[in-house]
Amino acid sequence: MEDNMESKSKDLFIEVKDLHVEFDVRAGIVKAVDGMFLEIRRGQTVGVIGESGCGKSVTARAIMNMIPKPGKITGGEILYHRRNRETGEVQTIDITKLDPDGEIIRQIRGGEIGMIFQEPMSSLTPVYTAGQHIHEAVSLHRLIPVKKLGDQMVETIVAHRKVTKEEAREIAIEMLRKVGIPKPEQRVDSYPHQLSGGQRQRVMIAIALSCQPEMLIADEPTTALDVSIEAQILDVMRDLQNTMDMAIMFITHNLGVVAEMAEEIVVMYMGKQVERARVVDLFYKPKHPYTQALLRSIPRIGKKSDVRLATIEGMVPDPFHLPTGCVFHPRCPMFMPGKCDKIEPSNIQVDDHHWARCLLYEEVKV
Ligand SMILES: Nc1ncnc2c1ncn2[C@@H]1O[C@H](COP(=O)(O)OP(=O)(O)OP(=O)(O)O)[C@@H](O)[C@H]1O
Repeated sequence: MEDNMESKSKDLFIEVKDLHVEFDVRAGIVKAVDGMFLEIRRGQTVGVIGESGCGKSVTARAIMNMIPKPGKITGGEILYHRRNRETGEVQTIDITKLDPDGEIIRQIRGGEIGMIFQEPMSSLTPVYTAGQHIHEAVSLHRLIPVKKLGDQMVETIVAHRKVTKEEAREIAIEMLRKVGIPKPEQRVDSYPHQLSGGQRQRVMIAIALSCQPEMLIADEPTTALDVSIEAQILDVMRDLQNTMDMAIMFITHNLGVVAEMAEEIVVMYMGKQVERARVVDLFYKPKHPYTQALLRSIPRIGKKSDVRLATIEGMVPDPFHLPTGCVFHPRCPMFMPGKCDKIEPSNIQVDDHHWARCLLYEEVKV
């Protein structure tokens, strides 16, 4: 794993800095992302794990500047170090400042930053409006029901790569084959409803990858697929990563997959990064009591490909009444009264390339 890290370029690609995203719902304000930090470098895979509802998907969508209403980014920065493909020059853009419907973010989505979400059914949502280019709808992870797959794929590929329509069709067929669609030369001319949900999911993966994005956001991309197809798709991602130096943000509940794919893992809890470390350090020397609890019931990481996150004791706090101090303190086996319920921990470097947000590692005056 470390050798891999050495051989790749280490240029920063995305830096999420103190990101805040809120949903203003009838019952109050949900702080879905509450001071999140995340760094992803070119060629690197960062795994993001944490219980359901901790803000993984919302962070991913913020990077695409695609927060659904009634949500909005209320603070922080998402710095995208955009490299000009011709000149190699790097320009830094704060994605949070871009118009979500503007030209720049539309170029970035799909072409420079691709994404795959685990929502096979949403791929048929007819949100496509006349006047919107097919590739924009497809880049937003929606297939258009009334258009042949091949046409949708070709338009999307041509919009993001310098190839002819004929070449794009070849790329589409080849990528459909790689993600395990049988008879891709024929399937390319079918309509989305003629495919199963799992096949549509694979088509979305094929589209995202055939645009050769510089970063791929994969949000539980293979959960609904069977294990052999999953392995095949993970191989395609790794191949592209090696040839294109693609960065990957890999969100998953499957620790076997994350151990296999990622070099570094970020653990989220209640909208924050609570621990960040290299995979081996995180699995064998977890520092945060939350990570320790998550991993406790897992016998051996990396042995089985379907090792899921454990459920841990206690309830995730009510988002409208967050605990004071460390948000994990009501569930924490290491709870220090008078300290953890009063003081909010900072992100502390606890070891070489290892950070934890926990008062066990912080000298604070009570
Ligand atoms: N459209 C929305 N409206 C209101 N609240 C939302 C919306 N989308 C997300 N949230 C809230 O934001 C928080 C973070 O959700 P998010 O989907 O990022 O979690 P997650 O870690 O990706 O969970 P999972 O592992 O289940 O996908 C949750 O409390 C969720 O209820």
